[in-house]
Amino acid sequence: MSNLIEARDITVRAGTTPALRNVDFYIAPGEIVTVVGPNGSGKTSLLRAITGAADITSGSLKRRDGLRIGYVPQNLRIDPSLPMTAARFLSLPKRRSLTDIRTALASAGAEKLEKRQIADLSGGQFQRVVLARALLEKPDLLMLDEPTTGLDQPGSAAFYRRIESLREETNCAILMVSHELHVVMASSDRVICLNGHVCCHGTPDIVASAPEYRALFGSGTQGALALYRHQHDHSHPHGPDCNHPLEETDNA
Ligand SMILES: Nc1ncnc2c1ncn2[C@@H]1O[C@H](COP(=O)(O)OP(=O)(O)OP(=O)(O)O)[C@@H](O)[C@H]1O
Repeated sequence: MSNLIEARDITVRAGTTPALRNVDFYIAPGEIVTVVGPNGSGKTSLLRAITGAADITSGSLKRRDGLRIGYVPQNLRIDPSLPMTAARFLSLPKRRSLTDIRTALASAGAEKLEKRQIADLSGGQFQRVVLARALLEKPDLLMLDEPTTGLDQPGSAAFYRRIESLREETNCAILMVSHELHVVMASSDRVICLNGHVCCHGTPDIVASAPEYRALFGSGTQGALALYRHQHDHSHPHGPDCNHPLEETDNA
């Protein structure tokens, strides 16, 4: 199989109820795919289904043989009373060589943080260390769940630039959840909008210019707010339904 991940008609369970239904999804080597959608729409559940942490109750999800995944989870928190350097954090739970640790920290732009205490790092510095931890796996697929939450605008922009250069350097595919639509539109190859199912998908150009998308999410950065506010119930009295893919594509 040439794709890294191929999901066909999957239902994903979170707790006792389905968080996602009838999802077709793929990710090809080296592409940047962003998942958008309102709170509770199943974005994290999709990422967890891919790592195997969430139950898939119907349909099929295939991973390419030997696929290596690096995962930057949402809101990872470390007990601040725990003394731990960045290097030590990278060596848990699996012991790593200092060479590997340094290479990963350098790739994440965190080379100067090796000996710093985790509890003393700023939000942006900590995110780079968490990114370095994900890079230790030398991933074919790097997944990031709202990685810039809590970062200011320049910090967030710098983080996404780093992600783009990582893709260029290593050609790993990137799957990320983001609410920052201006970033999504600028740097993604494809965008997938979830709302308990695949609400719409396509290249950023197609999605951004689609009347369905504009009617739902607005245009420009205001769309990010609209995403949060959008209550999807499959009837859109003020706009078209977004229950259909925006492009007739090859979901293979
Ligand atoms: N452990 C759980 N037990 C029960 N329900 C859960 C659990 N985890 C998630 N859910 C529910 O599954 C649905 C999807 O959650 P998920 O975290 O995937 O959404 P999300 O799009 O990532 O949300 P957010 O933008 O708020 O991070 C939500 O309704 C959520 O309440």
